[in-house]
Amino acid sequence: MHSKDQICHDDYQKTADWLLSQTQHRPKVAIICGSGLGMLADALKLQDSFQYSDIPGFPQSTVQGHAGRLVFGDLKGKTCVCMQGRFHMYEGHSLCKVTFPVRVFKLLGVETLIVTNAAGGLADGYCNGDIMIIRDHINLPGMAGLNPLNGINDDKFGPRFPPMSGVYDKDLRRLAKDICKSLGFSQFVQEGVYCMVGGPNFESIAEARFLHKLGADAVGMSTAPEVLVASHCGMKVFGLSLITNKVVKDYEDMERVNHEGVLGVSKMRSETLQTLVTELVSRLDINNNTA
Ligand SMILES: O=P(O)(O)O[C@@H]1C[C@H](O)[C@@H](CO)O1
Ligand code: HPA
Repeated sequence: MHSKDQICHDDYQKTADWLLSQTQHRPKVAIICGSGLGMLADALKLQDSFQYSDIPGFPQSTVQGHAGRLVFGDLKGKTCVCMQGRFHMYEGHSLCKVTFPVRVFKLLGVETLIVTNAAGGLADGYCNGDIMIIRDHINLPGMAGLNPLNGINDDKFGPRFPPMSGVYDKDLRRLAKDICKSLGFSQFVQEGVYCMVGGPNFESIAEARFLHKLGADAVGMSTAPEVLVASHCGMKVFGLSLITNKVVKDYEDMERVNHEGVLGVSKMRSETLQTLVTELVSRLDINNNTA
């Protein structure tokens, strides 16, 4: 380690080498599962799975609905690695720890990152259970200086000043929309802007109104740092938000959001999300590597 917070190339490499020594799978696709969406990983065939606590250098998951397991396997002929549980800033992890797995994936040979999350709906037309294809994000902690790329830049991963325009791959978004149409999902699929906040509290009404005015369609507590680091090291990115609750923007509205409700809606739609991701992965233009 360089300092308390900075992680050096060797640290990522050690974890990647350990994983490569434990599994024959050589994934080109990584999937990060959001709150209550971990069953996506159950669709993988020929699984090799590892508890985060057994993986050298890996952080630990502390949130209900995040199992803390890294699963390698085959999804419709494409080798994938899937995080059943991610790390959030509000758990007390530094952003380098939050994004640690993404750089490990890069060293494993991953080329495409698929992120999913549970999010609150801000856009007026959004309903609970809608799936939002992420077009772009607003990284509020990042804009305020909380950025996983802070510190000495590791040029082996990417440039000091990476662009953030066009990060959510246009072709993958188009493909996802085509798939949704053919599966009959279009009536509950949206495309919009995800805004990351630090959490762990949900938004006040004034904050919700502010985020809505900023142009955010959905709000959550993850994803942007992972996407930032993936894009920095040259990965293609695709993201989905499951709208698990309406974010209250009206002082007369007595509705209160809670994590149990978020997990309930995630559970209700997790199979649909799994179908969409599986179909998308099966249509990715990649060839598998072998060990
Ligand atoms: O990991 P994600 O972003 O899906 O988790 C969301 C945000 C909070 O961690 C939690 C709130 O219920 O769900
Ligand atoms: N706000 C922030 N994060 C969330 C929400 C929300 O309403 N729902 C699920 N994650």
